[in-house]
Amino acid sequence: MSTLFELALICPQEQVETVSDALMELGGLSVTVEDADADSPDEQALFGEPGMPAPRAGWQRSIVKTLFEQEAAATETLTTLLAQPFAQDVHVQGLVPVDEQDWVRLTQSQFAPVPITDSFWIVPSWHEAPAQARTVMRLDPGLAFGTGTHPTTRMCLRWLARQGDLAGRRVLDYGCGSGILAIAAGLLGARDLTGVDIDPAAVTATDYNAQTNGVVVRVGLPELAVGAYDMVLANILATPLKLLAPLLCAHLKPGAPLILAGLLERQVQELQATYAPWVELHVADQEEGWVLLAGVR
Ligand SMILES: C[S@@+](CC[C@H](N)C(=O)[O-])C[C@H]1O[C@@H](n2cnc3c(N)ncnc32)[C@H](O)[C@@H]1O
Repeated sequence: MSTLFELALICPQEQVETVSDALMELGGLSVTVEDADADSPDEQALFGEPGMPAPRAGWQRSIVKTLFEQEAAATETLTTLLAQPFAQDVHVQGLVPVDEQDWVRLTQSQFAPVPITDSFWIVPSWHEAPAQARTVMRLDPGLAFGTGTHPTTRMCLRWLARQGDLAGRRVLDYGCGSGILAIAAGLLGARDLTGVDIDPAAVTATDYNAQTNGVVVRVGLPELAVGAYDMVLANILATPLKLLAPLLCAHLKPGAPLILAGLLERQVQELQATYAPWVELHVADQEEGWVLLAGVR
């Protein structure tokens, strides 16, 4: 088992991004940022919309932790970093050896199986599937959004699970991220699946995740979506969803459901009004301030 070295620095919010970038450029293997005031009266929450970065790069005072292969590399990096003008208010918290395996285990332990229903679970590859799971999606955290832990994704998955057998359905997942919604539709019986995204990393991730789950998804950039579908799911954000309204509705067969997620309670009326010429959207689910809208063409 090899040993890594973890350098922990206390850093003010304004410098977190610059310091993190510098640490990676100077040879760090990975950088994580934690709240230096976590579990204290000074703790502050950071919230970002799905698929978007948090509004700030760090907390009021952050602990920036960087892993190095060698202790000498860590001390050399530290000396160079502290000599930079932007690092004036950066303080060293510690430099400690960590077992590589412990570190991997710690990271993995943060991603446990996620229940969508009693029998439908999202399970990371390093976990056994729970005994009650009848439908299991194998999915590891990666570069693209969608591991089943965000309320918007969970609500879409629950909605899919409520539809029963999707055999014979042609499904479009618009803004597919990790491909989680298209793959779920496939595991629930649909056989003609298309996933599209503007982010090439999402296209790669969807392709990989679909293969891992033995599901065939046609995946690519948005122009890959052609014709009419029996079901269209789009978990994006309110603003792109408004712009996409005519396009998404044009992909619906008569009588086909449209499922929209990624919007907050206060955005519901605006979205309903935008889609009104094509689809009467109703609130199908809500979780932690996020709303799922559904309607039939
Ligand atoms: C919140 S993630 C949803 C991922 C996944 N479908 C889920 O439910 O977890 C939104 C995805 O939409 C993609 N996206 C954003 N704007 C888009 C657009 N105009 N057209 C297609 N995809 C878009 C983003 O790149 C991102 O992967």
